[in-house]
Formats: sequence, C-alpha cells, structure tokens
Amino acid sequence: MGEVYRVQKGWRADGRFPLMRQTAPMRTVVAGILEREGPGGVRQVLVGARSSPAWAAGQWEFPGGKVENGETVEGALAREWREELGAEVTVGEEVYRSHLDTPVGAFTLVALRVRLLSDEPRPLEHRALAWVAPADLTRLRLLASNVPIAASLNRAG
Ligand SMILES: Nc1nc2c([nH]c(=O)n2[C@H]2C[C@H](O)[C@@H](COP(=O)(O)OP(=O)(O)OP(=O)(O)O)O2)c(=O)[nH]1
Repeated sequence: MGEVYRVQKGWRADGRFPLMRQTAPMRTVVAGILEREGPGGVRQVLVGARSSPAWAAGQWEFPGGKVENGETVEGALAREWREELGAEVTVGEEVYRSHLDTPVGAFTLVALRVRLLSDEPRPLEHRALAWVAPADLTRLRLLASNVPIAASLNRAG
C-alpha cells in the first residue's frame, strides 16, 4: 500500500501529473560548425546572431535548429542550413553533445561539422552572420550553451 501512496503523492492538486514533461521523449537541437581559411590563412568559424525568440535575440549561435519527427540529425541540419542560410551542406563528424534546458523544454544539443557544397551562407533568418577566429568567439555574446563548443573549437586549433 505504501507504493500506491507514493504514486498518489506524485499527482498535483489539480489532477495533472507533474512528471509528464520529464518523461516526454527528449528532443534534439542540431548546430552546424562550418570552418574556412579566412584572409591571411586564418582559421574562422561561421556564427549567426539570432533574431528570435526574445530571450535569445542578438545572441550568437552555430546555425541549426530542432530535429523534427522522423528526421535524422544529419537530415535536420542540412534542412536548417538550406532554410536559414540558403546553403547546401554535407554533414560530417559530431564534435560536441550536451544537455540543453530552454524556456520551451529540455533538448539534447549536438554540434556537427558541416562542409559547404554551394555559395556562401546568407542571413535569411539571422540578424547577421560573421566569420570569427575560434579564439575570438568568447568576445561575442554567445548562447550560454555554445560557450563550451567555442572552447572545444579553440582547443582543437
Ligand atoms: N540553432 C541553434 N540553437 C541553439 C544553439 N544553442 C542553443 O542553446 N540553441 C537553442 C536555441 C533555441 O532555444 C533552440 C533551437 O531552436 P531554433 O529556434 O533554432 O529551432 P528551429 O529553427 O527548429 O525553430 P522552430 O521551428 O522551433 O521555431 O536551441 C545553437 O548553437 N544553434
């Protein structure tokens, strides 16, 4: 009977089950890392300044987005780069993975290298795009979740 009582204690007074969000399947956000040899042979990575939502607007990220139902991580990243940057990419190796808490729920954040197959990415949805040396990424106001990714890219240099 003790078991039943503990389960009942998990229910809120309004009858909604409070563990519902925690037991929902974890969704994934994919982020693309595109590097190039910039002017003077300097290694640079592409970052974008978000235009929305309000809490993230103006902060810099590695372009990507949420994996939709039935999509692979690679398929989702290629789709996001086509939609947001007008660019065709192939998706390469995973460089970083972590847990991500956002105002709209918990995600797994996965960063993968991408290689450009088309013309230069364009800011179709971002406020701006920038090519930045990994050592300079920390000067930007990065999304907090992207700070460790920037650090690992800097170490990889
Ligand atoms: N794209 C991207 N999102 C990131 C990164 N780091 C990070 O915390 N996020 C967060 C910001 C957002 O809360 C969430 C991604 O959402 P999003 O708005 O880019 O996804 P989406 O393009 O699929 O947009 P939507 O259809 O859901 O509106 O993950 C990152 O490097 N890239």
